[in-house]
Amino acid sequence: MGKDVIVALDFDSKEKTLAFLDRFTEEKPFVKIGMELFYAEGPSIVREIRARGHKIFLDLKLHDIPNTVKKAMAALSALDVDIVNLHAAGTAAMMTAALEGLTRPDGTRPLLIAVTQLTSTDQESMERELLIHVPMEKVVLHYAENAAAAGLDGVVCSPMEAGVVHERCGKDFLTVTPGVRFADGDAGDQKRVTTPAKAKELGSDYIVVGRPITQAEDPVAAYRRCREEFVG
Ligand SMILES: O=c1ccn([C@@H]2O[C@H](COP(=O)(O)O)[C@@H](O)[C@H]2O)c(=O)[nH]1
Repeated sequence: MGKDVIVALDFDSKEKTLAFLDRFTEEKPFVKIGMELFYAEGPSIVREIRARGHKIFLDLKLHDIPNTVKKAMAALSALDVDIVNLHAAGTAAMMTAALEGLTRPDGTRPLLIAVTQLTSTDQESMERELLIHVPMEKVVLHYAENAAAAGLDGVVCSPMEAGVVHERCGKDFLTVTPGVRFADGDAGDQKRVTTPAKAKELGSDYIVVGRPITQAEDPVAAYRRCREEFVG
């Protein structure tokens, strides 16, 4: 897998999602299916988008006791997706169980990555609401190291932490980074934000971009602008 832009398909119906994808006549974007679309449409939307030839990151962020996550991952392993994820805060035991559940009888599995600290969190909210009084970068690195030790393939973090995660966990340990906005864009609920160009400079492997593309007047042009800045 090389550097790429992953488009977050945060829509509430199959119709809106497919109408959005139909606008892309020349390229086949790597897409992310998150809770909104998956809960609205169920696994069939994953199959339908896969059948159209898209790579898929299934972003369901599992977080529960190890046995429950193992069983849920076993169900997800039946879907033909490229990446699935969970919260690193669920502990090493949960991540290990998730890997076991996700691995198919023939030994294959999608890549499994762990969310460190949501990009909608900053130092202030992490300390005030989560009572974590450690610098953000240190928290992200700690979660990344736990994920690497458990055998996961990478993490979700902000582009701001991508460089140090690679330094600590290796260049092949994936950094999948939401929290991306164009220089003239509105951050909205995102707190740890960079531009696509800055994410490239900081070493992100993948940027995840939703609203700057899905809500743009011309989504295809916005996608191309993102790719141009991030991939070149
Ligand atoms: O830490 C995280 C983890 C996941 N996300 C998801 O990425 C997209 C970002 O969408 P934007 O519209 O570009 O803000 C969204 O689906 C989130 O659920 C994240 O933002 N941060």
